[in-house]
Amino acid sequence: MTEPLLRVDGLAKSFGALRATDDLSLEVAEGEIHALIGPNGAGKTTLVSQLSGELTPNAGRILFDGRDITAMSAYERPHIGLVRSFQITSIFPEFTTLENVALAAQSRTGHSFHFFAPVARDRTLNDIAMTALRDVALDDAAGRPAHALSHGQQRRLELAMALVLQPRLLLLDEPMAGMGPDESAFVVEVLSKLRGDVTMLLIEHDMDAVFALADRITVLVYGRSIATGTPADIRENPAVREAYLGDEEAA
Ligand SMILES: Nc1ncnc2c1ncn2[C@@H]1O[C@H](COP(=O)(O)OP(=O)(O)OP(=O)(O)O)[C@@H](O)[C@H]1O
Repeated sequence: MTEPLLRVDGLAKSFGALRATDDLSLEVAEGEIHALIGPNGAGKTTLVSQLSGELTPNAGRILFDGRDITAMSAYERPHIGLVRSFQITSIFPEFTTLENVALAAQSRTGHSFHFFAPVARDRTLNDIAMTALRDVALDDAAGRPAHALSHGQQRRLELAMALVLQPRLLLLDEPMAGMGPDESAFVVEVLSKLRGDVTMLLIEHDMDAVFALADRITVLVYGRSIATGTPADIRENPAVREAYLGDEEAA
């Protein structure tokens, strides 16, 4: 059997008496879109923060491509291909869309970070940045300042900024949050086109998006995984329906 790209083994994280991650094990195979769903407070973001290295687990292991990275710093993880997207604060509002992506690409290629003007003139960086902008269908807005983009466009810009880091596993924390149905459907389309090229772990409350995108779904409740399976398996799973989906449908 091939080793999964990500293996989480017996992970635990408590905040005081609260077990936000409770003996959690999970595998993400190379190439798949794996969604993480569960009620509010189930521990989805807490898990992703441990994967990105922003939180340190109390117990358990995180293996990435077979390597134990549990103790690796958050700074190092993007360099091995573990990238978290959607940190809106990382955008420079006065810079153009293209410059923002080129700066993100610069951090990967190790170019010097002295002045911004040369970034815009650097063909390699620009080419890399334009490719990513095309991937998120934002190439038309390349020359516009980031602050002039709509909320949905800014979220796609962040996705482009994550893509230029050439993630092997992209951690997506609610990429559709705050979007209307049209923009949300558009992001589903953008992410679908990346399927196979980028492995994704996706947290999302928009169930239409989850069921359209996910190859497999893991359901968290009180920090524990209660089920993992294909969308069809999850839809039919009685424990899941009771804990989560049933509530949604009733709402
Ligand atoms: N830094 C923290 N300190 C104390 N408690 C925390 C902290 N971060 C999260 N929690 C608690 O841990 C539990 C899991 O939170 P988390 O944000 O991971 O859930 P979630 O599944 O992402 O929720 P949502 O769907 O609402 O975003 C919650 O009860 C939350 O209040």
